[in-house]
Amino acid sequence: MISKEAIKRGYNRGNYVVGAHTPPAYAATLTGTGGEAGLQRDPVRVSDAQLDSLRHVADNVLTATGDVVAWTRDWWAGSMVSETGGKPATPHAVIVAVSSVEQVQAVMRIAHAAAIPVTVSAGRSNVTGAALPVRGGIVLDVCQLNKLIGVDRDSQIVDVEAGMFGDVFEETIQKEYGLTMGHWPSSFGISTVGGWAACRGAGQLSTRYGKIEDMVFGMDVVLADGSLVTVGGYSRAAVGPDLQQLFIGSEGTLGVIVRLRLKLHRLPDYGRAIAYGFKTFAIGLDACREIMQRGANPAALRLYDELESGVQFNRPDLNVLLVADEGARQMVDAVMQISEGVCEELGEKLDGEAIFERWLETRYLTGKSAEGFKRSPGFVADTLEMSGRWSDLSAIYDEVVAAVNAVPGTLAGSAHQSHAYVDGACLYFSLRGDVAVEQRATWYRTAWDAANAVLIKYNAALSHHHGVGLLRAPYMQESLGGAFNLMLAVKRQLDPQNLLNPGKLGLSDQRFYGQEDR
Ligand SMILES: Cc1cc2nc3c(=O)[nH]c(=O)nc-3n(C[C@H](O)[C@H](O)[C@H](O)COP(=O)(O)OP(=O)(O)OC[C@H]3O[C@@H](n4cnc5c(N)ncnc54)[C@H](O)[C@@H]3O)c2cc1C
Repeated sequence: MISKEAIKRGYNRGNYVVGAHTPPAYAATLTGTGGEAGLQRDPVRVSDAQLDSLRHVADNVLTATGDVVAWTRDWWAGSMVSETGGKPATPHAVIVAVSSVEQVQAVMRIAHAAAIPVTVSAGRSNVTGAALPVRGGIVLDVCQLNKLIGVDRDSQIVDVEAGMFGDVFEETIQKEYGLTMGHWPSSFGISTVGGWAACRGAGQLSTRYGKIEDMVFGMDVVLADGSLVTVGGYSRAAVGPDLQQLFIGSEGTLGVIVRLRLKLHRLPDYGRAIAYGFKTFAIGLDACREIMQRGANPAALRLYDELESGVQFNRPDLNVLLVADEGARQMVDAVMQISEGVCEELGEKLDGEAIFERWLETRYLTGKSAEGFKRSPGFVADTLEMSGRWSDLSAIYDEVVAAVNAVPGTLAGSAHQSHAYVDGACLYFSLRGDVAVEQRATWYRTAWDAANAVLIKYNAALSHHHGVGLLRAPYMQESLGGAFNLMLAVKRQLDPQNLLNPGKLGLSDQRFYGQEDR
């Protein structure tokens, strides 16, 4: 029912590009593509001879600066600050568009032979700078690698190419097969299935259907040398470590995901929702924990702090919790009964239908975190999603909001709890600042530094589902500690020339790991 509504109501009220990148709103106000690069260092140039080879194997190769600026634009606030400050983020690269697995392999072989960096690019809806070609070279656009190969109806597994956009994918499997994947990121219309896996994403109904790492059955991946490997492909296996998980969240640094086998569910007709209000965010968190630990797993369990409850539901006096579920009637009713039992003990019953309806209507509008704030040239808005243990979450909420609010220029920090587990949950913070235009980058980094210092103190995960990209790169080593060296070792083994998306996940952007040239 909730899954059906997503397709019925459409993404961002239909205001987006279907089947290709949708630019963020600020792009419409940009004039010209000149100016020095804001987020590139010593970009690697692709020679005329190499371009000829690429044209020979690819569908399309774009080299004009204007095209490269437009085709590398993403949804990261850091890119927005650079671009609206007169510096295009990454103007030096070539865009290579492909539509088959063989073409991906051919491009990788050319890149491998000539040591050209390759950054995979799909929906470019990432909010971390993950798909920016910071060392130039090739931007490998996989958006036309987008066929639905088929569905194994008995096993409820779909075989799909990586570049298919989420809205087209869900609409097809809902309408043609009566199934859903249940993966509903707030960006589902502007992101691809391969991008979901590459960024280790999570959708709004993850408590019922799982996160992307639970949904991938198997994958085909092209490695840095152009070879093709298949990983996964079993309901479960005890044949050594799960190599598929290596690529889920690798953000294009270990290989190009070209095809995915994804698990599906029967499309539910039945759904229910309830809503309660709590005097404090901490009490609301207790209610979420209790619901999960009593064994209920409602598809959506979302708790908004007072500021967000005011903006979203016109209840600035309360911390509003929405509990919504879909599926078999007996199962949903049992989940609702458990949830109601918990909430009656701790909070005040609200008009669940009205709150549910407001959420259904607004959940796929882009730029929601900035709602309710007056825009000015110095306004910056961003979101930070993390996860921590229940025992720490209330303190993390207080300390992150306080740390961000203490940064000069901050308008407000706020949060909602968006994904819950038996052991902990994701808090999704919104940060908004308004400073002098030339101070935006400083405010932005200072606010992120302040928030991340709290997360590292509590050994919380720096990101729950948006990933790392450039945004979180500076904090990765400190956050992962000794485990960071493991990641480094895997990267060096799989990609010894550092071709694949250099400079992301906190990994080096240097060519050949230390030598700038050979
Ligand atoms: C308004 C908005 C709401 C959002 N809400 C959510 C949300 O609810 N949940 C969530 O998880 N995310 C969310 N995001 C973040 C973003 O949509 C996801 O990270 C998404 O999975 C990125 O997919 P994409 O196709 O746009 O990838 P891109 O942005 O093009 O690429 C992202 C990264 O993945 C790599 N990559 C992409 N495709 C491949 C591939 N085939 N093989 C290897 N590497 C690849 C790129 O190199 C890059 O490093 C949101 C973003 C926006 C703008």
